[in-house]
Amino acid sequence: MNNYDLAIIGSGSGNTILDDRFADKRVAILEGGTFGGTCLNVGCIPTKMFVYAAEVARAIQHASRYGVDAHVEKVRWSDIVDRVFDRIDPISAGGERYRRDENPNTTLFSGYASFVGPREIRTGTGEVITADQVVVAAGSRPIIPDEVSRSGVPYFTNDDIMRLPALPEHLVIIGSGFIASEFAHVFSAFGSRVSIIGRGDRLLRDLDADISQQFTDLARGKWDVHLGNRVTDVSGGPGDIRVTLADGTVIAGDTLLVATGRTPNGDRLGAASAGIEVSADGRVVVDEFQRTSAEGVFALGDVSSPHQLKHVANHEARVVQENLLRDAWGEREPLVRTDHRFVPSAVFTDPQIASVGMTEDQARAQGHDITVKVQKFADVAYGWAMEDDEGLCKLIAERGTGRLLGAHIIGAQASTLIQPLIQAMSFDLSVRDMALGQYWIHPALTEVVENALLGL
Ligand SMILES: Cc1cc2nc3c(=O)[nH]c(=O)nc-3n(C[C@H](O)[C@H](O)[C@H](O)COP(=O)(O)OP(=O)(O)OC[C@H]3O[C@@H](n4cnc5c(N)ncnc54)[C@H](O)[C@@H]3O)c2cc1C
Ligand SMILES: NC(=O)c1ccc[n+]([C@@H]2O[C@H](COP(=O)([O-])OP(=O)(O)OC[C@H]3O[C@@H](n4cnc5c(N)ncnc54)[C@H](O)[C@@H]3O)[C@@H](O)[C@H]2O)c1
Repeated sequence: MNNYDLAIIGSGSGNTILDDRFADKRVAILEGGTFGGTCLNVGCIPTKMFVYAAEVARAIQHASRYGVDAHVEKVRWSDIVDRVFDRIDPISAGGERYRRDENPNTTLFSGYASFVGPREIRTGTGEVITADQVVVAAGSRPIIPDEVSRSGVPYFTNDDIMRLPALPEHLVIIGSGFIASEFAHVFSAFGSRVSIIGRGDRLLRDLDADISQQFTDLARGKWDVHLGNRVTDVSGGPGDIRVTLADGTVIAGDTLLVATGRTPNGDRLGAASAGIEVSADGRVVVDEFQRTSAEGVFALGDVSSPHQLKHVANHEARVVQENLLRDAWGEREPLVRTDHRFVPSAVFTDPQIASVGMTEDQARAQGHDITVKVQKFADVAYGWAMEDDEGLCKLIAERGTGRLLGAHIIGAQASTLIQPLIQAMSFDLSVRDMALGQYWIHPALTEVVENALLGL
């Protein structure tokens, strides 16, 4: 049986571990799907390339407000798809070629791996290997509700919706979270009619209530939104989909997108045979050093993390990278710890949304004595110039300490505007120091953050 110094299951964030310090190690990389993982192939990167094109279309659709008459003559869907994947597919293929043919210390096994014993892995390509250390970076997969899977009706997920042969006339989306909100924006900007179905009373309901309410109100003006309702039946066939809701509403469309969450792949790894604990929801259990319950085995990213986000997977990969090079199960040297204190996220929908820290409800539930400021984009010079009537910056701080507990922004460039607030929370900068201890460029949109801080 072939033994390796290190085996890495999953070529997404797992593939980033191997820097020069691993050059003298024999490494096995095991990848069952497309090389490069979710973010590159079917996640962050292609979706944002579609989002960028959608923003161009939206800017044109709203141009007349500013005295610039323009219209979208045609959306060349197949050219949009080609622009995205003609750039992405070669990156995946090049990464795979490098690991397979050009990197002498790595062996790539292109199959779905599973453990058959402690650090003993069936490669899915007809071999069993052992490794001194193992990294499980096997990601997550879409959850498909029973009503959809048992219907036999064709549906799409993020895995294939971006390669549709033609733009849908009417896209029906089940789910109301990140993926639903981003694709609703993309397809509606390109001219598809969009229906979106959620169980809760707001879209993106895990976000701060004011932000998700604002998003839901705006969405109702653009999309056909069905909330507080359950899917009871899915019927029809290719190009003719009918989704029936608990209240009897029937939504008919030509294309169905399922975006009802993603489940970690921990249930598909034969983890028990390797002594790796997996939680009831399929997550590989790790400690603050990314160690699993099995000696020599680390895990990172969607398969084990409470946050299914690429910047979190990257951070955890850096922690694993360091700890692989230390005596991780001995007591001889300190290990690097994962920092999940202030994990931000952004939804690249319309308008953009970004968040870090606690929502107002969470802060109150945890008993903090808080002060809250909601600042409209329209109240600062650049927002006024844009005639913005959508954007809000909501900050939550603790009285007494002046510490920021949460920041939530909906509006243009929210994912960029939030960064100084993430920095302040991460480095424990008080609201007062942050507001008054630096210049804020006038009349930049960042003044909405400055004014919100001053307001606190
Ligand atoms: C549509 C979409 C958009 C997203 N947009 C963003 C965004 O804008 N920003 C953001 O921060 N996050 C975003 N995410 C989340 C982000 O993509 C993930 O959090 C991140 O890619 C997880 O990385 P990972 O390395 O844990 O898993 P992955 O990148 O999924 O890698 C896991 C790999 O393991 C392989 N694998 C699984 N099981 C096995 C096995 N048994 N044997 C061998 N190989 C196996 C898989 O094929 C896969 O290639 C998005 C996700 C989706 C779905
Ligand atoms: N911009 C980003 O960072 C980004 C973009 C896309 C995805 N992601 C990551 O991927 C993860 C998965 O995305 P997602 O949108 O699938 O999950 P999500 O958890 O964001 O949203 C899933 C939604 O589907 C709803 N739902 C579940 N079952 C349902 C059912 N049977 N009928 C109707 N609604 C149902 C849930 O209530 C929830 O609102 C996200 O949590 C996020 O971490 C990140």
